[in-house]
Amino acid sequence: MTDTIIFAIPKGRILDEALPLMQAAGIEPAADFFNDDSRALMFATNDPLVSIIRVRAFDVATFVAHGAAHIGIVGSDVIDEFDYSELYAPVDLGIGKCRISVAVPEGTQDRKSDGHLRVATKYPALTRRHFESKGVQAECIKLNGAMELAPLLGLSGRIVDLVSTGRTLKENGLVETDILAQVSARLIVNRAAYKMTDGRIAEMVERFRQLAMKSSKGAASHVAA
Ligand SMILES: Nc1ncnc2c1ncn2[C@@H]1O[C@H](COP(=O)(O)OP(=O)(O)OP(=O)(O)O)[C@@H](O)[C@H]1O
Ligand SMILES: O=P(O)(O)OC[C@H]1O[C@H](OP(=O)(O)OP(=O)(O)O)[C@H](O)[C@@H]1O
Repeated sequence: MTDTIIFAIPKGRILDEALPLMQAAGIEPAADFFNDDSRALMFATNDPLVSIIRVRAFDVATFVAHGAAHIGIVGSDVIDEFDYSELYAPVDLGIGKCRISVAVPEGTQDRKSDGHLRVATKYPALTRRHFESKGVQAECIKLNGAMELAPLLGLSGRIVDLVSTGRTLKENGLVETDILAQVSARLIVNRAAYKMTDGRIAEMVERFRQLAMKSSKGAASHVAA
């Protein structure tokens, strides 16, 4: 039986929305988690049997898929890109909402392709799958950020990237031509760990499920009002 549950959370923009959810689920990081001067990467919590690791978004999925962490929070964009069979994503947390889209320079959206495209992206697997489903071969150039620069500087004709408000595309002269998927953050669990922790992970998942249900009902009543 696994004693300490390792909970992986991403460093980036999901963190601010994830922390209140974790606190509502009864997981409070120790004070050094909030100390910007600290170089620690693993943190205790109010529960002596739960520790937190703070890693890059893509690495949350890798740690959990390999069982090095047992549970985590990550965007569905990352889950879809890796497609790890060991990952179980039982709860849509309703945070980190955006979409993953194709974008091209303004004015080129009607240009026909000759069946071969060059695409700059952080998501090569998702991108290849998307274009293959349309019978188009996509040559992917992997970037880790600032994808919007690629068409501007002639690195690629198009990009596949996350879009939320659309401001980044607009300010870099790009327009969205296709949506690959809607994205939100999910609770992810390692399938083997789920069974090995004496029901403690299942219980944790249930707490997050209840919170997600409550907040989606809240959002629905807000819209209805
Ligand atoms: N504009 C956005 N609006 C809402 N959610 C977003 C947006 N951009 C990214 N996300 C979500 O947040 C996750 C982490 O994105 P973020 O931009 O913080 O990471 P990053 O800085 O690109 O990651 P890293 O530096 O670890 O490579 C994404 O995987 C996605 O699920
Ligand atoms: O539609 P918007 O609201 O403008 O959001 C989209 C931007 O947000 C993300 O980048 P992020 O700010 O995380 O920086 P990154 O390029 O370093 O990933 C994404 O990669 C886009 O660039």
